[in-house]
Amino acid sequence: MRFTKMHGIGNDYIYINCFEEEVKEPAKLAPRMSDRHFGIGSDGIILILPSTVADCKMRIFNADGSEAQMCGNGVRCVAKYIYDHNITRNNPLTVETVAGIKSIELFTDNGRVSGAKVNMGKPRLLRSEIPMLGKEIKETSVIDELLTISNGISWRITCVSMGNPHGIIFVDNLDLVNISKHGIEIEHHPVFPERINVHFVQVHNPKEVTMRTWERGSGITLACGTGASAVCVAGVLNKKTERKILAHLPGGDLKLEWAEDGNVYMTGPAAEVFTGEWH
Ligand SMILES: N[C@H](CCC[C@H](N)C(=O)O)C(=O)O
Repeated sequence: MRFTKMHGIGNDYIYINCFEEEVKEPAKLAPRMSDRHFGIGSDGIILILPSTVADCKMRIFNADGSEAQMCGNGVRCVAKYIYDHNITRNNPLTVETVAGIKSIELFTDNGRVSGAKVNMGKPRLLRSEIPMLGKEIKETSVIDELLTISNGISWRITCVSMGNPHGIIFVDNLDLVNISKHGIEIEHHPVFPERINVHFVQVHNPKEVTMRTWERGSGITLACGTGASAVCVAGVLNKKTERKILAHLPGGDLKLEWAEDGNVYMTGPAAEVFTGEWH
């Protein structure tokens, strides 16, 4: 089976063109392909499929085989793939995802896509939409709430769904956070019935942040597009940042805007690295 290796600022996935290939059990295939020693190595796999309502359909499976609703860095690469490989020449184009149809504006360089601006849709803020358990009298959002881990450590967390769940924690100094230790504890906290992606954020000024991510189902990644979108929303909700920010992630930068129309727009690069044959 042929595959294409792509990344969005270092958040790397294996892309399979299911206009030409058939993948029977992606949840089992993802961990095998994603293994960085016994497989190809990636943060997961992404299937590119025909769609009756958009230019294509995307399904994303994390490195542990769990399927996610959406992938920001991934959808920029899907857009690049279907444009560069002539599945469509629309610009903007649309990608059907579990989190809804996304509209994507392409930036090209000598006729090939170098980056994209994605309408990530509207954030969901209600506790039940994250989803997050917890007693509450009425449906409320989760802003700057105390989350206590079983070992007694507690964090102030803001939760935002971009179709997939995100927990955002603002810290004064990212260098002091042990993300491997705390990320997994928060990901698997019983209050999150579908687990959660975890982002630690240092705010430099109202227009600029640095973030580090522990992803649900993949662990530490170099970037998270849905996560950066959620960070943009959380910054506004906590009155720490403006609606338009620059986010520095370990793998590179993303521009985010929670626009007045209620949608979050994410702008960033997309790269194709190599193609191969999986036996
Ligand atoms: N681990 C995520 C899916 C990948 C999202 C991320 N890689 C992005 O760029 O948005 C989840 O389980 O919700």
